[in-house]
Amino acid sequence: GWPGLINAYRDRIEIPEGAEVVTLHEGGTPLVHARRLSAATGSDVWVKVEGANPTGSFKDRGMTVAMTYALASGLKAVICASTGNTSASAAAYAAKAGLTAAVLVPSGKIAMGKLAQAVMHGARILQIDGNFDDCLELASKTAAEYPVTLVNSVNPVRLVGQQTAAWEVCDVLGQAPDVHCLPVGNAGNITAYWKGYTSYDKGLPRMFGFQAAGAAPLVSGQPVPNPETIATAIRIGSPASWTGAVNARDSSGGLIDAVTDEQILTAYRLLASSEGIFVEPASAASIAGLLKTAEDGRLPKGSTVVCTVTGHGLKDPDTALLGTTEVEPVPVDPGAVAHALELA
Ligand SMILES: Cc1ncc(COP(=O)(O)O)c(/C=C/C(=O)C(=O)O)c1O
Repeated sequence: GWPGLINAYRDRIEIPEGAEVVTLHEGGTPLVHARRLSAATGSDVWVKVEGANPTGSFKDRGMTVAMTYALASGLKAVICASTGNTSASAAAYAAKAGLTAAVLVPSGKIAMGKLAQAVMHGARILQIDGNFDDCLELASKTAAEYPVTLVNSVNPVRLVGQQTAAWEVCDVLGQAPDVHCLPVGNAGNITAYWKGYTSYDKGLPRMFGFQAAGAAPLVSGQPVPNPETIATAIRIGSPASWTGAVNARDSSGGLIDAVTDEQILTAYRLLASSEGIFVEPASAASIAGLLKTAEDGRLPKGSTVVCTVTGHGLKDPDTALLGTTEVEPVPVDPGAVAHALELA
């Protein structure tokens, strides 16, 4: 079966001499053709489903490498700041490695599924009285002063792992797509994809990154002090990989634009109901951006497009159930069922 990323790309991913590989067999995720999105946009649209990773997000790609290095370093603990998915992944991979994970999350702004993961994997969870950016600064300072390894994407080995998604896209399509859409928060992933495409010899896409309108420092050109969006995973005002994102955008002749929460929720629902792919809201920014740029002509007709959707919808059940109402139970009677389903 699929051996996980380090073993699948042994000749391309460097790990410490003799290091034990820490893996949950991440990677090798589906690249699903999206028939309805293709018709709606006049392009050939493929969806890279990163929710299929072991902890339900793309973070596992970087965490297998970061945790392999952490274990080899001899330190017994790792630390990260997170809007939720990095902490879920760090908790799982630390458990696998037998290390202790400390995770700093912004108070009150973490999706339930992600918190459940960190709890169950036994992480030490600190809710910080601040936002993600405060958490990241705190984690970085703590790792600088105490014997714990920082496993946020400011740690370059995270991006070494994350670049593998671009290689998988090229391996399946046979070449790079014309355009690659993805959500952008702390901007590690857009940086890693560009690193992946430029280190492979299968061509280069234009990188189309999308931020939530209330958390779009890379669009306004300056940090956002109080970022706000329903897409809590990308509720980030000061991206750690700012220069990497700008380089990916400019070197690829791509763009980084903003999509509103309304556009994100519309895309979130459309993807699930018309393509069968359930993602968390931040991931749908990629699809919202696809629709926006197809509509305004920035996405050329007939393009081959890959949209990365970064986290499984089960991460955030509360948002999925927004607006649904309690309904009366139906009697145990086929006629009642037929009536309720408007079959009769
Ligand atoms: C579902 C989902 N989609 C997109 C992003 C943005 O990726 P980057 O632009 O590389 O940050 C995140 C990021 C999450 C964290 O930053 C964290 O978990 O701390 C995410 O969880």
